[in-house]
Amino acid sequence: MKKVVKFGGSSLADAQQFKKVINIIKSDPSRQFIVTSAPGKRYPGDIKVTDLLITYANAVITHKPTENIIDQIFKRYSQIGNEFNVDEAILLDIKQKLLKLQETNFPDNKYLMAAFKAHGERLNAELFAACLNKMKIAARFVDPSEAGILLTDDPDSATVLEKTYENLKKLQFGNEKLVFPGFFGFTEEGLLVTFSRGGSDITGSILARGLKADLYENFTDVDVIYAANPQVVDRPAPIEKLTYREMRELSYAGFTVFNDEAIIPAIQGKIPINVKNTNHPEAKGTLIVSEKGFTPKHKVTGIASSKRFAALYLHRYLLNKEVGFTLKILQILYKYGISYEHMPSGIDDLTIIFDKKQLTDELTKKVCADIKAAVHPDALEWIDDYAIIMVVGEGMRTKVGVIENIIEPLAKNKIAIHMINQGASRISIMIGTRAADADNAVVNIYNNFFKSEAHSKI
Ligand SMILES: Nc1ncnc2c1ncn2[C@@H]1O[C@H](COP(=O)(O)OP(=O)(O)O)[C@@H](O)[C@H]1O
Ligand SMILES: N[C@@H](CC(=O)OP(=O)(O)O)C(=O)O
Repeated sequence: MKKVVKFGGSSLADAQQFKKVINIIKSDPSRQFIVTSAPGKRYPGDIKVTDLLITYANAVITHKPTENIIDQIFKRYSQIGNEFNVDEAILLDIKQKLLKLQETNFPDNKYLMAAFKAHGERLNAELFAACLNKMKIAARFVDPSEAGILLTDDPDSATVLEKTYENLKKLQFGNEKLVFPGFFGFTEEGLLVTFSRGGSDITGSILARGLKADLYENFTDVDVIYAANPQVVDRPAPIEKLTYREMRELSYAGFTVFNDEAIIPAIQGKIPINVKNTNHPEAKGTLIVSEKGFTPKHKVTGIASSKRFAALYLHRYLLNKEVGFTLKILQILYKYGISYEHMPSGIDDLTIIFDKKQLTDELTKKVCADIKAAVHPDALEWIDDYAIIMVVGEGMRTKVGVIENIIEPLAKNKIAIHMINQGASRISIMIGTRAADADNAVVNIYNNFFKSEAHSKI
């Protein structure tokens, strides 16, 4: 049995969490390949080290003082290191690396930002390997360059190149634990780039495929994946098993517990994923697999929502007759390097939904002005507070009436629906609402499907 185990920021936030993680590793010898995130929040309101590093990078870019922020970051590591009595040289090295960052030249600020952010995981992986050694567990840090993790040249949203899997086959190791930093890799030209935020999950999945693991264990701070975000719905039902397809749709639409892109290498390598709790490792967690092996009890498996979207609504009579209308719009998006998420359309109407991450106010204005000039719409509206709700379940394939169960509670609660997309994926229904209505919509849809269920604890 060979396992890749990833520990998220909440699992490695301080020395106490490090100890729990070490016990988890000690309790199962097949947990040989370890992926670490940067130290996360220790308590609500705390700041993740990745965010501290972003502050540090911005201070360097804007020529502001950096001493305080470096101290704040270093303290996060030194507090852990001191608790484990790691050699002074290890902590000195961490301090040196943090200081050196501001003196390093980068091709531009995007690569600078990537390198700063990546230090969160790099330094944590080095420190974690040192702590394992201190506990007499043979372990070593493995840099993504040694593992051959090759990524596309997108400094803050890279994707993996196939060559990575060939490289991973050649990785040399013995019986020692290998500690890989999550979240980053290198381009073929040797530039450091990161995945999008939450991307350490992706590193774990890539390693699980490349190293042909039997299981990818993803340790976080919840016992299971729930049928709705527990920050939105009170004590939602636990999910014992999810299919890859369900998880991909749910994490895309707001189940941040597992990164949506991280599913893909696991699917390709047919690696089951087990999401588990570092604070309660004896709980079975949630298993993500290709087939559930049983008929789902519910019509839906989960309901997710995300407020990270914006939408452009266009109206023009006889849109359906006009050749090249969408082409002109897509050319404008291409010119500005913007991708769109969804494009539902009617006979005279078109809505284009965007992920706001890639937009600025200035860019939005330019895009709207160019589209107005190119296609002369009768109406153009920019909706900046757009949310997508995704109701997902393999059980939908065989059951009728799901759409009624979604629309009815929304209508009853006077929640306006801006868009419905059913059919593109046979296991999900996508609803567009205003961001302010999203949480309320999830609670009402959830209650309609699950309210009669007893909330068993796994
Ligand atoms: N459906 C869901 N089930 C469980 N947790 C969820 C769900 N949707 C969102 N979450 C949130 O995801 C969090 C865990 O993800 P994250 O903070 O990225 O953890 P980590 O620090 O391990 O990377 C949980 O604490 C929970 O608030
Ligand atoms: N530390 C990075 C990458 C990551 O995956 O973190 P976490 O495992 O804490 O979600 C981030 O905050 O985005």
